[in-house]
Amino acid sequence: MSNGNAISAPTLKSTYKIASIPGDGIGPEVISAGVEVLTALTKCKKFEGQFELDFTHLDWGTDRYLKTGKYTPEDYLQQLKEYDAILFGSVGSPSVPDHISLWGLRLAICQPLQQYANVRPTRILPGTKSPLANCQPGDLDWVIVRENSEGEYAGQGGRSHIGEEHEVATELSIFTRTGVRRIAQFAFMVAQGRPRKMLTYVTKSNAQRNGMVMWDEVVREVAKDFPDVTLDHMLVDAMTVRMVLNPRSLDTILATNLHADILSDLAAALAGSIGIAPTANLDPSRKNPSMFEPIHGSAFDITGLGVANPVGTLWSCSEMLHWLGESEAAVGLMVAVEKVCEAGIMTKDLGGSAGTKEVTQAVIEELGKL
Ligand SMILES: NC(=O)c1ccc[n+]([C@@H]2O[C@H](COP(=O)([O-])OP(=O)(O)OC[C@H]3O[C@@H](n4cnc5c(N)ncnc54)[C@H](O)[C@@H]3O)[C@@H](O)[C@H]2O)c1
Ligand SMILES: O=C(O)C[C@@H](O)C(=O)O
Ligand SMILES: [K+]
Ligand SMILES: [Mn+2]
Repeated sequence: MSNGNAISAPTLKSTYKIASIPGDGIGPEVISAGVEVLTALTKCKKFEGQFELDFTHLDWGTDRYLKTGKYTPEDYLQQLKEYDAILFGSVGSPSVPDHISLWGLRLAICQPLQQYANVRPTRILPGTKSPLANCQPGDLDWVIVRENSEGEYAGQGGRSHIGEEHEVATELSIFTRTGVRRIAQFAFMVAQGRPRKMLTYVTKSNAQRNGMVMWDEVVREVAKDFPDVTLDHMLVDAMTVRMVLNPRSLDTILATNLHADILSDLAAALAGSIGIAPTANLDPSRKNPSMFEPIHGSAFDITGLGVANPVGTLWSCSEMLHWLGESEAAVGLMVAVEKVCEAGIMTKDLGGSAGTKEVTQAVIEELGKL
């Protein structure tokens, strides 16, 4: 079997068009940090003149929904296809049910743009601490690959007899051979590109005896094309235990849409905070733009306080530069972020006392020193 869904190579450009969708809650706070830092990067001594980033701000979010009844304009997919990448904040507001907001914006972008690979790296940044005793930077260095198009997020199901005693509600998980094979191939390629070449795939094929059993079979079939990758399997409940008790034993992790959603929040917390972790929503074929966002949501409890950790967004910006093919700049951005963490300039969630703006300014200063 060939790798029919190989990852396409990037095309370098002098100017990349980026759609910025800050969205709701702390989204605008962290996305303005991201745009500021990326703009500073293109103007800093080390990277000046290499490439430009041309940002277009799109006001798609709950305010727009409350005014117009829609999170996006009618032609939003056509609009997005004009860009090289999308930088996203978060969607969700106390004034709209979460399933309306999530399906109205994030899923309305990821699913039709075929961003089937959700990639979530996590590691302990220098100067920060894991809540796990004796877990140092280097002991937890993972990439979670989340299936991003189907499974528990297929959107199939319904409710009948609403409000009646005999009301029935269904939520149908859909797993396709094509969907599992392409994400498995992607995950093996990610694992192959990392020094340890280890892949752990996660299912629940003891209790869920159809879709999850097909997952196990397809992953093992795909494994035959990647003999250099060491593969192992975990049931999702036991995986949470292994992540906590033996983080060093893991490297690249593949799981279904919902399982990986949960495991990746756990991973972020084990690495120190949900505020640091990035997400890349990739269309590996590059037929559509990919979307980059922090792993976290709108964080209503801290919105407007100026304390949101911008690191998850800055790391996502670095992942975006990698995807665009600007790897030197991507690495430079993470070097600057890590220097700032090492210097103890951190937000409260990481145990520091700096605000969003101070961290952002400190990263910009570090970029100037590269
Ligand atoms: N991709 C997305 O757009 C996305 C992701 C997750 C949740 N959501 C939505 O966000 C809303 C809130 O969801 P939730 O409360 O479950 O998750 P959340 O990630 O918004 O917040 C969980 C906790 O983490 C903290 N936190 C999150 N980001 C932080 C940061 N950058 N710095 C410091 N602390 C941070 C919050 O203050 C909160 O205490 C809901 O509407 C949900 O649907 C959207
Ligand atoms: O489950 C989702 O897709 C929403 C949010 O939790 C995320 O991880 O982006
Ligand atoms: K987000
Ligand atoms: Mn999530």
